[in-house]
Amino acid sequence: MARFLIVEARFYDHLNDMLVAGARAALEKAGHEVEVLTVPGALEIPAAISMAVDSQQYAGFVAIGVVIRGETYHFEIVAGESARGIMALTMDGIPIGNGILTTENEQQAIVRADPAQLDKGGEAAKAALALLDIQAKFAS
Ligand SMILES: Nc1c(NC[C@H](O)[C@H](O)[C@H](O)CO)[nH]c(=O)[nH]c1=O
Ligand SMILES: CC(=O)[C@@H](O)COP(=O)(O)O
Repeated sequence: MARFLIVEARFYDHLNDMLVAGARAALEKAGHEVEVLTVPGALEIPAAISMAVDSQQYAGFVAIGVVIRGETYHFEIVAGESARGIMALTMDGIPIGNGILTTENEQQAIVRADPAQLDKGGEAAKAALALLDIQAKFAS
């Protein structure tokens, strides 16, 4: 059993509740412990994961959030830079699954957040589990 940290950017409560539930279910089904840390927005997720890595308490991480396009260029910044920060951390060998939805509207987000539909939170957790397995394979 390992300990995973779900780092959620809680911008839309009803969507995050579904994403976190899906991620938690996948991790607990695999026999792992789960802790949840909430940050203001997706741009804070990479830094929070980086800080948590330094604590050496967690085997892997799942990033959870929802970025829905508005009127300005800010969508591109939040969506792109949160993904870039997470990718930089994974390239350092940190098992992270990216469950940050980047959608044009709320309906697209609902379909992807719902564990009974596309379950992107669960899919992100499974990606983190896969990276943990790969890490173990090459460490042995
Ligand atoms: N518009 C969304 C944001 N924006 C906030 C940023 O993520 C960040 O917290 C702020 O710029 C302060 O650094 N965050 C989301 O997660 N989702 C959005 O739709
Ligand atoms: C993704 C966003 O930043 C968005 O929620 C903000 O909306 P706007 O671009 O209209 O300020």
